[in-house]
Amino acid sequence: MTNSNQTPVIGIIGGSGVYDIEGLTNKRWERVHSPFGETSDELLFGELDGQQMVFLPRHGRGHLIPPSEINFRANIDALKRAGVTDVISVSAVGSLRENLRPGMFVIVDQFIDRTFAREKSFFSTGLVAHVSMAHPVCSRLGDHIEVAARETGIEVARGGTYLVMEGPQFSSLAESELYRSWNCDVIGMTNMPEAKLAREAELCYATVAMVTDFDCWHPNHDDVTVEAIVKVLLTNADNARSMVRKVAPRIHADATAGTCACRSALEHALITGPDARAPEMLKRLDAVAGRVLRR
Ligand SMILES: CSC[C@H]1O[C@H](OP(=O)(O)O)[C@H](O)[C@@H]1O
Ligand SMILES: Nc1ncnc2[nH]cnc12
Repeated sequence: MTNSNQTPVIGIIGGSGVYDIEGLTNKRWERVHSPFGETSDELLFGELDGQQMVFLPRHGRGHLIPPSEINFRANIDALKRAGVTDVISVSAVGSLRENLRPGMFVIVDQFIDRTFAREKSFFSTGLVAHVSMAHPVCSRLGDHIEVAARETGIEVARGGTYLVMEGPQFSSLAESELYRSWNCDVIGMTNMPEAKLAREAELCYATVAMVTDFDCWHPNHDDVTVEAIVKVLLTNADNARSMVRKVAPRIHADATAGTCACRSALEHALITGPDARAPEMLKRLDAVAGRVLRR
C-alpha cells in the first residue's frame, strides 16, 4: 500500500548559498519540533502558484552549521511531519570531471558515502529496518528537474556519482585522484545521510548538484577555496531559484507520484517482529514510519 492519493508538498533543502526561495505567497517561518532534536532552522512554508512548498536551509540562515553537525534526522523527520512528499536537495559540489564545469547542474543518480561521524538511520535497538539504497534518488523527480533546469537555460548533466566526504576540510590531492579513479563525478559533504534518511522516511528525494569548482585535481585550475566557491555560488543559487519556480508546477501536475517506489520503501524493510517492537521507538517513529507501524 502506498500513499497514492496524497497531494504533493514539495520540500526544498537549500545548501550553501541558498537560504530562501523566491515567489512564495502566504510565507511564514515556523519551527517544527522533532523527537530527533533541533532542525537546522525554522521551516519556511508558502505556496508557489497554488503548490504547497516547504523550504529548509541545510546550514541554517547565515550558514552557521558545518556538515558534520547538521542534524539530518531532525531535518528529514520535520519535513515529513510538515507533510512533505517530494524533497529536492540543492547542493554545491566540486567537479571530478573535465566535462562538468562550474555553473553546470548535475542531477546525480548514485552516491558513495564516505562519511563516518553522523547518525545515519532513524531505526535502532528496539526497531530494526533495512531499506534498499540500490537506486538512491527518485528518477521521476529527476525527470522534472531536468526539464525545468533546461527550460531555465541551465547546462545540465543527467546522472552522476556524488562522493560524500566528511569534511569540513577539502580533500587532499591523493583523495581527489582516488575518487576520480572510482569514477565519481562530483564531491560534496552533505548528501549523506540525508538521502538515506529520506528513503527511510519514504520521501521521494533528488539532488541538484551545482558545480562550483574543480576540487584540487585539475592541473589548469587553482585548488578549491571557499572564496572561489562563493564567486560561482551566487549565479548558481539564482539559477536554482529560477529552476524551482519551473519545477513546482510539473510536480504538482504529476499524477504518477503515488506509484513511486520511494513512497513504499518501508513495505518490506522492518525485521523486528510486531510484538517485540519497543514502545518508545514506535512513538519516535510515528511520522517517519507511521504508514507501516499503524496498521
Ligand atoms: C561552502 S563550500 C562547502 C560546503 O558546500 C556544500 O554544502 P551544500 O551541499 O549544503 O551546498 C558542501 O557539501 C560543503 O558543505
Ligand atoms: N571541492 C569540494 N569538495 C567538497 N565539497 C564541496 N562543495 C563545493 N565544492 C566542494
